[in-house]
Amino acid sequence: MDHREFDVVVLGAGAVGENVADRARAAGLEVAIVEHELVGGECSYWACVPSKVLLRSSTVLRAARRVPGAAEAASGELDVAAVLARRDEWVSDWDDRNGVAWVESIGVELVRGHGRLDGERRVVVTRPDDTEVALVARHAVAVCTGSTPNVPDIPGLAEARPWTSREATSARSAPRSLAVIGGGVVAAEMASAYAGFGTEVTVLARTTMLGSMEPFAGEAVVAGLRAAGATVRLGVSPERVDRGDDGRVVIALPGGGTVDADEVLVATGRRPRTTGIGLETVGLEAGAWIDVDDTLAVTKLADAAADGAAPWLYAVGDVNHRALFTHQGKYQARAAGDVIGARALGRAVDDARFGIHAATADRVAVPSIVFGDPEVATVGLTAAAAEEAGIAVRLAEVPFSSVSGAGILADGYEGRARLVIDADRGVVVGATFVGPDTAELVHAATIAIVGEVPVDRLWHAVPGFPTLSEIWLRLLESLGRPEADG
Ligand SMILES: Cc1cc2nc3c(=O)[nH]c(=O)nc-3n(C[C@H](O)[C@H](O)[C@H](O)COP(=O)(O)OP(=O)(O)OC[C@H]3O[C@@H](n4cnc5c(N)ncnc54)[C@H](O)[C@@H]3O)c2cc1C
Ligand SMILES: NC(=O)c1ccc[n+]([C@@H]2O[C@H](COP(=O)([O-])OP(=O)(O)OC[C@H]3O[C@@H](n4cnc5c(N)ncnc54)[C@H](O)[C@@H]3O)[C@@H](O)[C@H]2O)c1
Repeated sequence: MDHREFDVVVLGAGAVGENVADRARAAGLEVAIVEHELVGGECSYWACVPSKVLLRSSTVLRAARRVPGAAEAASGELDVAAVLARRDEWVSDWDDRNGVAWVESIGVELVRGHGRLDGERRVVVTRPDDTEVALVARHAVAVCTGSTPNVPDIPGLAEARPWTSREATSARSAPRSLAVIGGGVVAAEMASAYAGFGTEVTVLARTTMLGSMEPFAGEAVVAGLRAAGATVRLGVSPERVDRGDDGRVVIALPGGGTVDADEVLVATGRRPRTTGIGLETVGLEAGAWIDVDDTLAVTKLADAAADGAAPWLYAVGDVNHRALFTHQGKYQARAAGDVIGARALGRAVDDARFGIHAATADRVAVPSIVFGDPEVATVGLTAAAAEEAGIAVRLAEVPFSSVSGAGILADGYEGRARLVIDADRGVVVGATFVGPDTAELVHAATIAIVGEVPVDRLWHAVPGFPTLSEIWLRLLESLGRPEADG
C-alpha cells in the first residue's frame, strides 16, 4: 500500500471540507482532501444550488403577475425546459472540474477515492482503480462526509424506487404528478418548484409543515402551495407505498384512502454519512452523528485525550448534526481549519464564547431560509423554544401590510414578521419573516442577535423608505418607544 504524510487530512470535499482545507492551508499546513464523488458535494450538485435555480423562475413569474403592467406581459406559461437547462448550467452538468481547479489553486492535494479512518491519524483511501493509499496526518483529520436522505421504514417505500432530494433536484423533466412525503424544508421547496412547473403535487405531512418554525410560517407555506395548485394534507402518515406495473406509485393512507402519482419524493430528513468510514477503528459508533465541542473537535476523543494533548479528530458540517446548512457548515469549517492551524503551530486558541475558534453561532443564531412563495426567513429561537429555554419572552409581531415597501413590491402583498425578545436582557433572540422576498431581511436580525444589540438601540438603525426593511420600524413601534433614562 502506498503511504503519504500530510499535516491535515480532510475526509469529504463538500462545501465544508473544502473550507476546512482552505483555512488549514492558509495557516501554512500541508493538506490533503479525499473525495469519492464530486468535489463541491451535495450543495453544489443536488441541494442548495439546483433547488434554488428550480424555484427561481416560477417565483419571478408569480412576482411579475402581482404587479399591474408587468402582469399583462407575463401571461405565458413557464418554460420548464429552459428552467432545467439553467439548472444544468448551474450544476456544470454534474462535472466538478471547477471545484477541482479551485482545490488545486489553493495548494491542497486532492485524493480521489473512498476514504476511511484506520486508527489514529490514519486514513486509507481506496482509489477508483481499487489500489489503496494510506494518508497519515501529522496533526489532524477532519471528517466532513455530510449527510444522506433518510428513507423511513414505510412498507414498500424503498422498493417503490422513490425520489429523494437528489432525483428531485436533478430530474430531466417534470412528472405529470408528484406525491411528497414530509413537511420539512425539502418538501416545502420541492413542492413549490414542481407546482410551478405545472406538476400535480400532493404533499403528505405527518403533522404540520415547517413544524420546527413559528406556526404562522408553516401556515403561510401551506396557503402558498395551495394557491399554486398543490394539494396539502396535514396529519397524514402513509401506511404503504407500491409502484404498480404501469409505473405509477400508489400510497395507501390510514382509513383506506390512497394517493397515486407518477413519482413519490421522500423528504423526511437526513441521516449521517458515517457508515463505512472506519469510525469504529477510533472508538466511535458507525452510522451515528458525531458529537463535537465548539471547536469542532470530536468530544469523545478530546475528553479521553491525555492532559494537554491537542485533539486530532474533528467532525465538521452536516455530519456533526449541529446545523444542517451550507452556510453554517462553512462557518464551522473556518473555525475548525483555523483552530487546527493554531493548535498545530502552538499558537493561541480562542475558544471562548464568540471567540474566533468557536462555532458559537450554531447555538444562538442559525439563519434558515425556505425559498418558495412565500419565503420564510428565520434566525435564532422561536417563541416556543425561547419559553422552553426559560427566557422571559416578549413578542413583537406585525403584518407586512403595514409597510409601504411591501405594497409597492406586489399588489396584495401578504406576510408577517415576529421578533422574539429576551425581556430581561432587552435583546432579540429570534426572528421570523414570512412573505415574498423576505430572505434578505434575516441578516439584519442575525446581526442584532449575534451583536446582542439592545432593542432600544435598534430605534437608531433607520430602515430606508420604502423598503421591506421598514418592517423593523413597525416591529419596534409595536413594542412602544422607550422612556428616557432618569
Ligand atoms: C434539497 C436540499 C436543499 C438544500 N438547500 C440548502 C440551502 O439552500 N442553503 C443551505 O445552507 N443548505 C441547504 N441544504 C443543506 C446543505 O446541502 C448541506 O448542509 C450541505 O451540503 C452540507 O455540506 P457538507 O460538506 O457537510 O456535506 P456534503 O455536501 O454532503 O459533502 C460531503 C462530501 O463528502 C464526500 N464523502 C462522503 N463520504 C466519503 C468518503 N468515505 N470518502 C470520500 N468522500 C466522501 C461526499 O461525496 C461529499 O462530496 C439543502 C439540502 C438539501 C437536501
Ligand atoms: N433552504 C434551505 O436552507 C434548505 C433547503 C432544504 C434542505 N435544507 C436542510 O436539509 C435538511 C433536510 O431537509 P428535510 O426537509 O429532509 O428535513 P426536515 O428535518 O426539514 O423535515 C423532515 C420532515 O419529515 C417528516 N418526517 C420525518 N420522518 C417521517 C416519517 N417517518 N414519516 C413521515 N414524515 C416524516 C418530519 O415530520 C418533517 O416534516 C434540513 O434539516 C435543512 O437544514 C435546507
